[in-house]
Amino acid sequence: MEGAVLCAANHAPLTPITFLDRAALVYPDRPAIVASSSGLTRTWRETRDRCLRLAAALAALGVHRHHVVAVFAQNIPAMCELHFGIPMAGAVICTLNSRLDAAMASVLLRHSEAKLIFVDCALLDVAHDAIRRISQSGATPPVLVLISELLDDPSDAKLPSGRVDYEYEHLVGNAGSSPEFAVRWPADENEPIALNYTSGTTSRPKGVIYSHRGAYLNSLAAVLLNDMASTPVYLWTVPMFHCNGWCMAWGVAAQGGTNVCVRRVTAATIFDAVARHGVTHMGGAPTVLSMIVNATAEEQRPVARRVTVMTGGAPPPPKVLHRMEEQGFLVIHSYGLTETYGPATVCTWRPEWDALPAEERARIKSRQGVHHHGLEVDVKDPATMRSVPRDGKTMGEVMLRGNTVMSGYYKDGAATAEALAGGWFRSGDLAVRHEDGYVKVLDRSKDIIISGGENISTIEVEAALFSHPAVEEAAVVGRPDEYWGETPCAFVKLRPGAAAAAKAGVVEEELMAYCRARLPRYMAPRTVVVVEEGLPKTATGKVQKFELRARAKAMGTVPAAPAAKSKRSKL
Ligand SMILES: Nc1ncnc2c1ncn2[C@@H]1O[C@H](COP(=O)(O)OP(=O)(O)OP(=O)(O)O)[C@@H](O)[C@H]1O
Repeated sequence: MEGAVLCAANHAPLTPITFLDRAALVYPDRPAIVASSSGLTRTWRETRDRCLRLAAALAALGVHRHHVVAVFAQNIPAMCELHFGIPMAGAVICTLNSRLDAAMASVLLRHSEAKLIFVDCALLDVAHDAIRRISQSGATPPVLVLISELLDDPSDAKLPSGRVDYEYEHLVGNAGSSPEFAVRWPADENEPIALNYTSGTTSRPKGVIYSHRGAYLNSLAAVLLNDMASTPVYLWTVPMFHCNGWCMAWGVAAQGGTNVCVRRVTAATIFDAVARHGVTHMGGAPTVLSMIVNATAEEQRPVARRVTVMTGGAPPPPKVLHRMEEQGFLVIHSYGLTETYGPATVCTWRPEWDALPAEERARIKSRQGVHHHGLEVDVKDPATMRSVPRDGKTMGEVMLRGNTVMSGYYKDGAATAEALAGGWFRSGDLAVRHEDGYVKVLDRSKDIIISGGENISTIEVEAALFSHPAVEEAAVVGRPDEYWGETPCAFVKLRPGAAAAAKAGVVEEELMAYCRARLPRYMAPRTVVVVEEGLPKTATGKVQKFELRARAKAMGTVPAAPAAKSKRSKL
């Protein structure tokens, strides 16, 4: 339009680094970071100073714009600082899953070509092993910076035995590094800020590139989704390595909040931190919610004010949502992927649902919902790219497009082109759309069971199992079946009391009968396996269904049952 100009006065690249400057200006003396176990506290003024010194130290070590700098750490205070310090040096932060073994860590470090790695003292042995593997392969290993944060249990502490190039506190406190460092702002908001590897639930982890712009937009969206007013107290129960803590590693600064860091996520540490630090918000996969609802009387502490908990990463069973509400927590349900900077949709609550019975409210909340600001969601037939009707029945693939979809997979143009083909990002999740426009995910396309031509949503079978009072964990996969092709096979962990009372053979039959009474007959598991040790999970709390599928397959084919044959015909 005539008269409109684009210049420095009205346009600057969007970047979440700006949140830090503002927090330090508005809330200089408020706590920015608290280590729950040791009580160590740093204000926003100190945090900004330390991040500037860190950026100066990285620049002095030869880190340039767009170099990848890896971080291998649990949710410790340094993690919060590194989310600002690394991008302030113009570099790209790559947070590695803290549960990686040395073999996978070395693969990802080589793939990312990280110049430098910050290592939590609790993970030093794994990092050393990974670096040894990189050296043996002939590649140049990254420079290692040790973070000697206090451990929850000081007896875990040991002196570093292998090579350590620098100490974190030395870099941050070095007289040579300066809080006057000139931040290397991105010249273009589409420059990379982070490289995040996917959880590796279905395949090898893929390296997802985030831009400054996308990170800025999704951090603010996450603040809105979490219903965060200014100065929230955020408990770190989402791993910060997972999508930069669903973008809250930057988002908390946007509201001048306090980051409460805990190394271990258990019911006891959660209740303790909530009581001691006045936590207002936290997040977590449904496994974290299960920890809370299954907490013993000794682990629980009174919750003085209502805590808002964002859940996502895996489908939350309605029963667990219902129990969280009974315990006084407010749960917000969000869905997303590493490729969408974490949260992409939210089950936005409508006031008219408040009056519904509690179980109905939980069922509504277990839906993945609608897109948040920044992108668009649809459920489409992947072959025709047509939207499915809003009938709650027709299944399609969840697809997303907009400003908070990844820039691409690092060094994998073919996979990027495939994922973004047709102008939409294909999630690989199957869903229906309800009349009100809300999306309900039924399964990952790799997990859905096809039994006698019928699609069975494992999520729905799991929800039925979770509603049984004896069940603590449940996961359903397909098991080869002589007649139906495959039938649902449930792996369950029983609650401690129920496990002690359960009789082998009887409890399995009871659970099958329970599901048959609540689900269409073909959806009820034909095999139930009680596992004592719990289900295998990724570090982000997702059940590793590929492992359970292998176990189900190893159990052999379910023989044809004449009764089943007569009850329904094969399509
Ligand atoms: N609220 C939710 N309800 C149901 N499923 C969810 C929800 N949030 C996330 N998910 C699942 O998590 C997936 C995204 O997970 P993430 O990006 O962490 O890596 P991954 O897909 O588990 O690993 P990989 O891509 O390496 O197999 C989604 O595609 C979806 O299947």
